[in-house]
Amino acid sequence: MNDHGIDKDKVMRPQNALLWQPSPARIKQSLLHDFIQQVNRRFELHLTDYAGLHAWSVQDSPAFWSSLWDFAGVIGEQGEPLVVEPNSAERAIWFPQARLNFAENLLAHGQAFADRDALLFQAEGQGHRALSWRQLGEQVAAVSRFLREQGIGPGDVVAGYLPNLPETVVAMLATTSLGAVWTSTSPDFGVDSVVDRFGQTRPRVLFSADGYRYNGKLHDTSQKARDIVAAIDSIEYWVQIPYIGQHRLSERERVRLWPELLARYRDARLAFTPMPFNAPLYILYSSGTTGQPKCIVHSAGGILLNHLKEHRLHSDIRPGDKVFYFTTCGWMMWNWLASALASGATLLLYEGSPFVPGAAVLWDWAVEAGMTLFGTSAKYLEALEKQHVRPADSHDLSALRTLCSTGSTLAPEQFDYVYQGIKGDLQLASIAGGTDICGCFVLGNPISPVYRGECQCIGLGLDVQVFDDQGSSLRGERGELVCCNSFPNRPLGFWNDADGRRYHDAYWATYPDVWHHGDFVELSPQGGMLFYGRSDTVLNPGGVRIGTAEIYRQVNQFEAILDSVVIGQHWQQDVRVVLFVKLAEGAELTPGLEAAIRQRIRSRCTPRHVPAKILAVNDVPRTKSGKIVELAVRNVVHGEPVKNIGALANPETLEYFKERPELAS
Ligand SMILES: CC(=O)CC(=O)O
Repeated sequence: MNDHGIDKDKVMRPQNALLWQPSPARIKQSLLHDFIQQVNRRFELHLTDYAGLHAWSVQDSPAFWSSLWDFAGVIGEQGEPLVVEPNSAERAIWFPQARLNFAENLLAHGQAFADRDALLFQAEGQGHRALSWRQLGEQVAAVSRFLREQGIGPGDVVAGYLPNLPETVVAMLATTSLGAVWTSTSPDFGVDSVVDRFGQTRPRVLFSADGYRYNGKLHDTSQKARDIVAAIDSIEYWVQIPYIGQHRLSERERVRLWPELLARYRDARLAFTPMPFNAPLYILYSSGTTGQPKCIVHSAGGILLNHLKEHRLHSDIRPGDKVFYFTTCGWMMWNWLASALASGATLLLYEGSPFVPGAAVLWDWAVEAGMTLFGTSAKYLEALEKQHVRPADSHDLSALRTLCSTGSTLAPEQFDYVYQGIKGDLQLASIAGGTDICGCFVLGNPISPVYRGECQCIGLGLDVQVFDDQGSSLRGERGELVCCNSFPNRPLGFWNDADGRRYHDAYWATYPDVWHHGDFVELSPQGGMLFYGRSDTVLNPGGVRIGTAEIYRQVNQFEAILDSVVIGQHWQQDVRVVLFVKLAEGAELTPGLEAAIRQRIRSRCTPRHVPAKILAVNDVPRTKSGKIVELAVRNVVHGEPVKNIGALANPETLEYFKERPELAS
C-alpha cells in the first residue's frame, strides 16, 4: 500500500479482462440453454450462443416474446395478434387480446410446493420468520377477500407505506389478484414525500406498519401514517400492520388491524380476476429530484413477461432457488424480487441496515439459507470492500450461483473485488435499467463470459443501441443508451397525463420513435456495455463529455475517501470540474492527498478529467434508494433551488455545499 491506501502491487488488469467463463456443464444446465433448444426446434433455427439468440429475438420479437410465454408456462390466454403496430417503438401494443392475472402467476407454484418456504424474512438484529407457499396463499386469499368486500376491483389503487415485510408481498398479491393497482413507498419517506406520490395516485386503501428498525434504532411511524391518511382524502380504508410493537389503535373509522383481518377471513379461497395484458398493475415513482415525482404506470402482462425473461433466461432462476435482493419497497428492485415467485423461487426479504449487527450479516444469511442469487448495489459492494470484508475467506457460498449489482455503475475494480473477495465461480451480473421500465435494458446471462467492467449483454428482445446527439448509432464510442424497438414492458404512460404529453416528452422527444433512457454508455466489442453515469450529470469542461462514474471509479480507490460527488461548475464561460470528498474517520484532505487524487485521475483518465477544485464535505447527498444526487449539489453550488428535497435520504447534507468560499475564485 502507498501512503494513500492504494495497493501499488495490485496487478493492473486490462479493462476488458476475462474474469469468468461458465463451465460447459453450467451452460448445458441453464434455462437459457433449454430455451435456445426449444426455439431451434420450433422455428428450425441453429442458434448456438447468446449473440445469435439476441439477434433473432430482435429480428422476430413477436416470436421471441410468444416463445417466452410458452417456455415460462404463463397462465392465461395469449390471443392473436401478438402485437399491433409492431414497427412503432412508441405506439406498438403487445398481446392486445391476452388475458392473465399477475398474482395467479406468482402463486402458481403454491400447490406443488405447499409446505416449502415461499418467503423468508430477516430483520436487523432479529430472528427469522418464514411463510410457506400454503400460508402465503391463505393470507393472500384473506386480504383479497377483505379488499373485495370493500369494493376494490380493477383500476382501483391500493397503496403500501411499508417496510420490506412478508405482509408487504401479501398485500401486493391480494391487490393484484383483484386486478387492482399496487403502489408502494418505504417508511423512511416523510409525510410530504408520500403525499407527493400517493396524493397524485389517490389510493382507496392504505396499508401501513407501526414503524421500522434501522441501524439499531426503532422508528415509530404511526403518527406519519396518521398524517398521510388525514392528507389524502381518497383513502377509505386503512389497514395497520403491527411490526415493531409500538402499535396504538387508531380511533378513526374504517381502520382494520392485519391480524384481525387474517382471522376474520381465514376460510377465504384464492380467486383471481383475469385482466387484459395491458391493464395497469403497478405505479412506480421517479425519484423526484428534478421536480414532482412522475407516476409511471406499468402493465400486468408486460411486467410479468419481462421479469420471467430476466429471471429465468438472464439470471437462471429456477424452482426452489433462494433469491435475495437488498431493497426496500420504494425501489423497483422490490417489484423485481417479488416476481421471482413466478419462477418458483423462495424470496429472501431483509429489513434494516445491511451492516448491523455486523458487516457479514447478509453473508451469514446467505450461508444459512443457501442463497442462490445475491442482489445488491454497487454502493454496498464498495462499502464492504472498504471495510475489508472478504466472504470468500470466511463463508461457504457453494450454493451461490449469481450476484447482481445495480443502482450505480459497478467499476472494473469492483469486479475484481467480487471475484477475489466473494466468490471466484459466479455469474456477476451488473444490471441496468430502472423505474421507467421496472426492469433492465442490460443484464447478465449464464452462458456468456464476464469481462471486467462490463455488463454482460443487452436484454433479449431489445434493440438497445448507443446514439450520438444526431441519432447515429455508435460502436466503441460513448453516447446515449437508446432502445429502437418496442417491448412489452414499455410503461403504459404516466398517471394523470391524459394526452400522454409528459410521458412522450420524458422518453420519446429526443429521437423520433426511439426510447431515450438518459444513461451515458458505450457498447463493448464483446457485445456488453460500459456505463459512465447519467447523461444529465455529464461534465462538460472545454466541451469534452465526461461521465461522473469515470471520476468516482478513481477516487473510490483511496482508503481515505469514503464517498464523493462530482459536478461541473459554470466558470468563466466554461465548466470546471469540482470534486467533493467525504473522508474516512481520522483522514484529512492534505495537499498530498489532493495531489495524489489529481495524479491518479490524470494518469488513468485524461487531464480534462482532473478536478479544478477538491473540497471536503461531511457527507454526500443520496436518494432514498442510494443514488448520488449530483443535480441537487450542482443546484446548491449555483445558488439555485433544489427541487423535491423530500426525495433525499439525507437532505441536511446539502448545507455542506452552500456558498463555499473556495468556489468563488
Ligand atoms: C435496474 C436498475 O437500473 C435499478 C436502478 O438503478 O434504479
